[in-house]
Amino acid sequence: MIRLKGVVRHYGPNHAIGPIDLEVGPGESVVLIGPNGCGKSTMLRVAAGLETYDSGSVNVLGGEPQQDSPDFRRRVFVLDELAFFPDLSVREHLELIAVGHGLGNKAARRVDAVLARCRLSLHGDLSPRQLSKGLQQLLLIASMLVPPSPDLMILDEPERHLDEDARSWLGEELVQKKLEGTGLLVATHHRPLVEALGDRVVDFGGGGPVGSEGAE
Ligand SMILES: Nc1ncnc2c1ncn2[C@@H]1O[C@H](COP(=O)(O)OP(=O)(O)OP(=O)(O)O)[C@@H](O)[C@H]1O
Repeated sequence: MIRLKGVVRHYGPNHAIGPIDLEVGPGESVVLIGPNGCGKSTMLRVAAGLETYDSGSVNVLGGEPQQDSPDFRRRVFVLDELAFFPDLSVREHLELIAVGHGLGNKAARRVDAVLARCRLSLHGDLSPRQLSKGLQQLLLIASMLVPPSPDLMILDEPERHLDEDARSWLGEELVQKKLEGTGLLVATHHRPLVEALGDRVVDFGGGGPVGSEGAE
């Protein structure tokens, strides 16, 4: 699903990542760990097609990642920063996603179920900007859970701002996605999530994995 070979990214004169080789298959997870600034987010953004790279090759679902392709965006869920429409409520955002993924008249029921699972039922009528940071993160996770399972999920610190209960629930949700065949590429600082997910753990500490997938 994802195959990176010899990928290198610089910002101006500064080396950010690589060279990196990495593969994620269906139902597999690869977890990126390492200290702040070691290149995890850059790696994810390159794999998602949100960032260019200087050398090497990036193949996602059979070709270069294509953020301008609706089909690619439907098949590859990318969890990054929250972006929202100021005039739409939490519920309306999720309904938009549900309808966009073809759920039609099942959209409202699906959104209700996900709001409940993400502990957002009492916040459905608020604007996302009125949510706490943790609840905003739960809205991002809700937007991941509303559509049918994608082929691939690329998640940058999905545990960010969540309390312990929500983190542990998130781990269970992600394991479930794997069981449904979704490939996961995840950067995290949360050790229990590494343990819950870690088919393969790539440690970016010390400059990142050079030409390998790092330690198991
Ligand atoms: N847009 C940018 N312009 C210049 N340098 C950048 C840019 N984005 C990231 N960098 C640099 O690239 C390096 C890797 O950053 P990156 O955000 O990938 O790290 P990270 O491992 O995700 O860190 P964290 O754990 O803090 O999220 C850092 O030195 C960072 O300052």
